[in-house]
Amino acid sequence: MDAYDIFKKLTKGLSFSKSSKTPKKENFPDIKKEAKDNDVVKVVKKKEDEFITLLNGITKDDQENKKGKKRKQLDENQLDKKRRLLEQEEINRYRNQNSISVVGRRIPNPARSFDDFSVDQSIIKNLIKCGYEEPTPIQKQAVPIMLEGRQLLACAPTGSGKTAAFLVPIIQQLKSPQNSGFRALILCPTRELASQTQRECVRLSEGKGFRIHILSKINKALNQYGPKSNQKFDILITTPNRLCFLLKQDPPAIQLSSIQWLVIDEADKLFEDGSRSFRDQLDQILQACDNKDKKIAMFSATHTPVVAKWCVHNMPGLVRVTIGQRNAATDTVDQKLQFVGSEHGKLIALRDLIRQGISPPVLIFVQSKERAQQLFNELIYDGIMVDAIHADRTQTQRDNVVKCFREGKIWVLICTELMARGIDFKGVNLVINYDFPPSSISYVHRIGRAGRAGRTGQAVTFFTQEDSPLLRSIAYILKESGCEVPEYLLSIKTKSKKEAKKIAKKAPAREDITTVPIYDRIKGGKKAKFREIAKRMKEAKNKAVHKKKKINPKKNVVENIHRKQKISVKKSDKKSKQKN
Ligand SMILES: Nc1ncnc2c1ncn2[C@@H]1O[C@H](COP(=O)(O)OP(=O)(O)OP(=O)(O)O)[C@@H](O)[C@H]1O
Repeated sequence: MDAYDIFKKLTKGLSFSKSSKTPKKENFPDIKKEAKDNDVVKVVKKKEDEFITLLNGITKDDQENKKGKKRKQLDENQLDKKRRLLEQEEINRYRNQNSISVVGRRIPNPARSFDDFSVDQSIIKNLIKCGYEEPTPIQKQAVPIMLEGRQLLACAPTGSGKTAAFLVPIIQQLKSPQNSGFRALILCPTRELASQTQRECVRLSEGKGFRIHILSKINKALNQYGPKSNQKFDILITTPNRLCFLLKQDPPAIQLSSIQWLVIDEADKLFEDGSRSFRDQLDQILQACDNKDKKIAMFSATHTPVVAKWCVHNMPGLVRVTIGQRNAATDTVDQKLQFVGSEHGKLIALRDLIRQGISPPVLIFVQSKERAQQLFNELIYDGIMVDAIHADRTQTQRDNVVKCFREGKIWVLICTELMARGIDFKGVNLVINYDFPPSSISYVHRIGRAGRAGRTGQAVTFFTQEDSPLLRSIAYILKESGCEVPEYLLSIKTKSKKEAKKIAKKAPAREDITTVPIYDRIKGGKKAKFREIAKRMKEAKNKAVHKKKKINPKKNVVENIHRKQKISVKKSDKKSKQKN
């Protein structure tokens, strides 16, 4: 059937006016010849396999050809879809194998080796020179994401190589040195961590010639980075405090308008509430980084909802990456909780542990700088190569202690929360929590100083009755890491969030760490000493009575007076009964 026949069929029974001539067969074009592949065809199905072509006159044969092509294309599309699904499945499987979970749109695939990183060969050479054989899970996923210029919130266990995960893409993207001021800013909570990150940055960018600065001497910094300086800097690594000091000068003593990448390491620490909070400084820094195209990346081993909420609201196109379980302790550390009875029991337990044999280097965490000094004064006479690091020591002293510990000149380092985050001492075998950590997050970071980069380690945490409010949450961390925990620790009544926050903010009052008898510790003559001892005994007695009767000395004065009166009435009753 050709086009003329079709026309005849369609116009059957119709009469045409005079002006309109009945078309003749020869007037119809030879559509078999003229039909092109891409002609528009409207098809009406007549029988099972017979079609009538209405426009541009395409024959059934052509139609079948087209149908074949279409089917082929459909098949190809389906194959393509299947292929993509399989690829995605494979990527998901690979992510699962590496405990990588991701949230976000169009997330770049994880790299499988350093060669998969789209970075310069010189960077890969530097990674290999550092002794790294393959990327760690966080590096596999975070590097491709940052290389695509996506903003990132990353959470990965302690010692899992987060530093290189953010340094590699930054080094790649800055390409070469420029004289336009700092283009990347890395914020760390402590100066020790900033120096460590600077060292890693220097190692990984070897051959690039970047000017990597750390804010150390503030007076020097005031003149070095101002608007009149030559702006020959590339990467700045610092604590927020020092940077804000420069920003507060009039005019600001540092320019951050060229910043392309802002990395916040230990993000949850910098977002913490409280007197030592960095939140205000962070806001000030973010304001100074006024380049519209700047990207932000946040890294930490622990995750808090405050950070996540901030990221969702302030970082468009955000990708979230978590390695393993959130807020879990690294599984390479064998953890133990040890009941020591009393403050004095801690010292006995520590000496016992040392007597049984420990393999240095060892870190001991205490809750305050005073206690760090007290414990140091005790251990120094035990013939141990020991030192202490805390905020009361000068910067030079702190740098020296860290250097000596790294070089193996100090075997046991007593420290405060200052060293809990980020510090990477190679081969720390044992972490002792002499004082119970103020929160489960602090616990995860403290014990994470051991068992880094796939090595194994141990952590022992002493506890007394006073530490019971946080015991359960930490016992659960141990359980989840597969460590043995006595059942009774898991069944302790939980504290409310409010109470837990209160504990985290204010460490419990503890007896001094000392074996010196109280009499010898008090300065002054005999009388002064006895007076002081009597005072302390009275205080201790009062404390015991308050505990027994659950009297809160500050809360309700009137109620307390009534209770005290009741107690004294009972006492006088007893006395009179005894007399009778
Ligand atoms: N791909 C790798 N292969 C082997 N070791 C690595 C690799 N990447 C980093 N490391 C090493 O792992 C150790 C821990 O790295 P890093 O300090 O970056 O950990 P982190 O995840 O930042 O830990 P934290 O949460 O405690 O700050 C370092 O000694 C580092 O040199």
